[in-house]
Amino acid sequence: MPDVLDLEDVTVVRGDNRILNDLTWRVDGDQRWVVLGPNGAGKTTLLQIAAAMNHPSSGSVQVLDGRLGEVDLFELRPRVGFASSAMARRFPADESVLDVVLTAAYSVTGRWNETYEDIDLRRAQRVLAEWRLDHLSDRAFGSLSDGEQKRVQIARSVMTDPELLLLDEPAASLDLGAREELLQLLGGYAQSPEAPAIVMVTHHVEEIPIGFTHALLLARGGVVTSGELRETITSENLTEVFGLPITVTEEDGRYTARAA
Ligand SMILES: Nc1ncnc2c1ncn2[C@@H]1O[C@H](COP(=O)(O)OP(=O)(O)OP(=O)(O)O)[C@@H](O)[C@H]1O
Repeated sequence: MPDVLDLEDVTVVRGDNRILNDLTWRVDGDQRWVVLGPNGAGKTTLLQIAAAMNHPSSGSVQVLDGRLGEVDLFELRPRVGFASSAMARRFPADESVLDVVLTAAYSVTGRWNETYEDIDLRRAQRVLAEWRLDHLSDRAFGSLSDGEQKRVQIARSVMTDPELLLLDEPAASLDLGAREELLQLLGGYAQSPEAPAIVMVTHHVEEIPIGFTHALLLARGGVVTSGELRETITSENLTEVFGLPITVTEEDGRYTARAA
């Protein structure tokens, strides 16, 4: 499988802040990555670079077949699915769930006077059904529960059949039931051979869905370690990343962690 993401010596400096520092990372088309690290480690910044929403201060970034700085961003961006709560705040609260998903076809976050094709509508209806949202398609986005809103964000991000899917903390703030429902859906999606490469940022190993294959552990803007999930999500590595003794356990592909 060819690379879908290739970052070499990427540094991001904002003001006096060196947010990412000489970061090198490759993602292949058949991999599903989790990016884990403490608050302020640079996870969101990394995801924004991968989404071509931000440029590095130095280093080279290849997203799909385009190098940032050379590629036409308006052609590249619809090929990359992206979901985050910051993006969800841009959806008008009174927009219908169907329209929130449909507008992904034009990479806009509010319906105006774009013309949608029948194929867009059918796709939106298909992804709403796949993410168990079809019964909510006429509801206003702002009236949904947190768990429902998170599923709409993901449905929207896969609406264009992206070749790379980037999810920033998709399970944050969910109750146990909503989290498990989302992880079940995400796990099913991640295990499907048709799914794109996925990169998911999270704070908690409990939120790693089954089917994810690799992990990148980030601290202070640098890679602490990265590789196959089982070899990377270990007590030793998480102890180093979070700076306190942590015990990790794994059962049937799901992880838990606590202070040792
Ligand atoms: N535009 C900016 N100017 C200055 N500093 C910034 C800017 N954007 C982010 N930062 C800083 O860079 C660091 C990394 O931010 P980022 O949001 O990428 O981290 P994160 O790992 O996603 O954090 P969290 O887990 O808390 O969401 C933080 O200390 C943040 O304050």
